[in-house]
Amino acid sequence: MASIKKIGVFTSGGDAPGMNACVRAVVRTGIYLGKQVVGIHQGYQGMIDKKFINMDARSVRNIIQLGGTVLKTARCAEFRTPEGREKAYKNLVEEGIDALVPIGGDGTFTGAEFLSREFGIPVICVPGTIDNDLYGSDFTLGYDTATNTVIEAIDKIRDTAASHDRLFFVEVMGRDSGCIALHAGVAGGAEAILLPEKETAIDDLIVKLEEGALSKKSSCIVIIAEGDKNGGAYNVAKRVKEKFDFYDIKVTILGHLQRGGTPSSFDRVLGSRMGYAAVKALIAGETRKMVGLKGNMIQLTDLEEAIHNHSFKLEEDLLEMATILSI
Ligand SMILES: Nc1ncnc2c1ncn2[C@@H]1O[C@H](COP(=O)(O)OP(=O)(O)OP(=O)(O)O)[C@@H](O)[C@H]1O
Ligand SMILES: O=P(O)(O)OC[C@H]1O[C@](O)(CO)[C@@H](O)[C@@H]1O
Ligand SMILES: [Mg+2]
Repeated sequence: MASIKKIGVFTSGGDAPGMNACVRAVVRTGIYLGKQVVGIHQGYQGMIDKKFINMDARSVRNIIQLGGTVLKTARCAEFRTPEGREKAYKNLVEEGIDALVPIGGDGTFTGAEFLSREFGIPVICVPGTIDNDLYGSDFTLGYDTATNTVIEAIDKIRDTAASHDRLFFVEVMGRDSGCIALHAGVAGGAEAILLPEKETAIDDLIVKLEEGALSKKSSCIVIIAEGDKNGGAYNVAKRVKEKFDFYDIKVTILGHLQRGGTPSSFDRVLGSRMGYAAVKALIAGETRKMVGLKGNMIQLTDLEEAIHNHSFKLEEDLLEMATILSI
């Protein structure tokens, strides 16, 4: 493989706190190791629209503490087509970009895997998504911050729920992943947690809530991941209301506030470590891999496995523990 001269870095899919720390690390590590670094604005859309910006060490000053992504992000339908990817690749060649660090989730990785397989460009991906849904990393960038944001909201809801003796259904993000719901549920002392990965019968939920009411609980909070098969917090609340009227019932959808905000110190360090490791891996000749954190060590995982291996993540024992601790 010819030696790499110019690395392209971009963020794609949903933004996640810590992406900026990672961009900073990619830019500065690349420059330190004698490479040119180009920021691609708006992910794959920017690749197609030629939104390339030459970066220097100062281009990434004062961004480590910022939420969102200074490179901006996008969901790009055109890149899903072979024609779109060819256009993107031609633009990369024209720009002299000969290696990529994509920062994003499973969709971003799928696009990077296609691009690399079709055109041979080396890619080392960084898992940047609040969903924590990639195999090969105990944590994805942004997950820690997002979970803490959710906890802050749950604590506030608990105050008002307890004051009014109310039952709240709180919907959190996670189209296919229940990681945020499970961890926020445990940390927030939720009475029940509904996840996409595990079906919960509404009748069982009602039994659990009745037990809580009988044991004189003054409030109940049920955390529901948006991808739960019962169809979201409003649906669950409606169905519970039909059979259970002990508490006054309210619904809160936390929505996109979960994606924003100042990255936690954990996400800043993680973003820095992953960006640094991604550049070093590219220069060492690696490709089609994801940088991940396993047991506090940085390791590489094949992209295909990172995307498709779903035998992971949700700790069943946590769910069992949460049920016991919420009696
Ligand atoms: N199958 C695919 N083929 C080619 N490109 C894809 C594919 N899937 C996704 N992409 C590209 O990657 C972009 C980001 O993917 P997606 O919207 O699924 O977000 P993500 O990276 O999974 O992040 P998150 O789930 O955290 O929002 C898409 O908009 C598209 O441009
Ligand atoms: O509104 P958007 O940008 O499509 O994002 C929503 C999705 O992105 C994620 O937050 C991940 O970033 C999912 O959990 C959620 O379903
Ligand atoms: Mg995704």
